[in-house]
Amino acid sequence: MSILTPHVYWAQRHGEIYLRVDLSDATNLDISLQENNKLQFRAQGHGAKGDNEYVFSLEFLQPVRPESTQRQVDIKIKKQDEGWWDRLTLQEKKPLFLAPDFDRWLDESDAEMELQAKEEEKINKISVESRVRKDPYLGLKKGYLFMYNLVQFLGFSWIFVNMTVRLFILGQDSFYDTFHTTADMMYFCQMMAMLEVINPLLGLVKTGFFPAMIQVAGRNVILFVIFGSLEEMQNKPVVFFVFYLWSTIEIFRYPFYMLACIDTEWKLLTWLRYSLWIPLYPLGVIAEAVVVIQSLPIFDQTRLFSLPLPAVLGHSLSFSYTLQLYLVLMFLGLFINFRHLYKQRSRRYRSRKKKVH
Ligand SMILES: CCCCCCCCCCCCC[C@@H](O)CC(=O)SCCNC(=O)CCNC(=O)[C@H](O)C(C)(C)COP(=O)(O)OP(=O)(O)OC[C@H]1O[C@@H](n2cnc3c(N)ncnc32)[C@H](O)[C@@H]1OP(=O)(O)O
Repeated sequence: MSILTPHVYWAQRHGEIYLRVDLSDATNLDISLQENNKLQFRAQGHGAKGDNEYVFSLEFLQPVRPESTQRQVDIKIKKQDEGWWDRLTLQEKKPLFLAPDFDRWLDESDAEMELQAKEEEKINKISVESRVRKDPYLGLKKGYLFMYNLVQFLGFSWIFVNMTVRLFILGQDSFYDTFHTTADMMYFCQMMAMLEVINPLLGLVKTGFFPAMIQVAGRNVILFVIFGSLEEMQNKPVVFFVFYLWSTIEIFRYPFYMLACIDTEWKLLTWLRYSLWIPLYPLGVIAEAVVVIQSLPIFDQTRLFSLPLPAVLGHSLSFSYTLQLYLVLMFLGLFINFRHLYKQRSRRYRSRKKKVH
């Protein structure tokens, strides 16, 4: 048996060298990495010249680590320092038996991209793992939010469809009994909506507490304090406009949240959720302001919720004064929430643009 040199194919990454020795049925493998960065290979096997003993040695261009691994005749050598080598060996002239391993070959930039992809995968894995580890109730929370949004969506859809159908059938006459046909459902949805103030406090959603509180408190004043307590207000056409504006946004907002709970997004729905408020919010505040203004003389006449005063100051202080102060607060609330919604919209579209590039 004569001693021959096998064909050796090589490729590199920033951290490793891959050597593939073209030998089958290799036995008596003796591979050693010496102090001087020299790899000695000796084995018996079937190569280009049939069954023989094959030997080669390579002195690497730069230092490699001693813990380099070898699996059969696929050898993986760890580079001591990460980096790209111009060639494999210290000697400039390539040994005749050595050739690039094109199955594994990557040029420097491709290898860098592979490295980055691996890093990103590692980071993603860690963040997913830590999220799962950090929040064992994530599924429960999402389930609760999904159900909450579904119930609200169904409630507001019922109101919206009911009002639309009645508008088509009865025309303007439908304005006058909106309250009697939809108030029960609106009460239910608005009572449920109190959870929207509690959810951010419990850390279930990223909503700011203050914008949610303004939203819920504002609607509560209109629905429970004015419509709920003054029968005279219940058959006014303004009820129609207030309920229609409220439900128009909600039939898009709640399904948007439902999809968010299952990590899904429909672009059109997202756009509607983050755009419809631009005309609807000011219109809603104007309609609510009309409600407040129309209720002032009724509160003055009925003295409902009026504040008893000592005899020297008069009989009592009408609730209409509180509502006049509330009118001012409403426009402050409009300003705060308009700004909040504008920020939410910009954040949503800014972060989506970043993801695309
Ligand atoms: C200083 C004065 C105090 C006195 C108070 C009294 C004054 C009151 C005056 C107020 C006037 C109110 C007028 C109003 O009633 C008129 C109308 O409503 S007209 C109709 C149009 N209206 C609207 O468009 C408003 C609709 N409402 C809202 O948008 C919200 O209620 C609001 C709190 C204003 C904003 O919502 P939010 O802050 O939650 O923004 P996002 O939707 O972007 O959500 C942020 C992230 O949280 C996730 N999230 C939120 N809720 C849920 C949920 N239920 N389920 C699942 N996930 C949820 C959402 O997905 C976002 O996550 P990410 O950032 O990851 O996308």
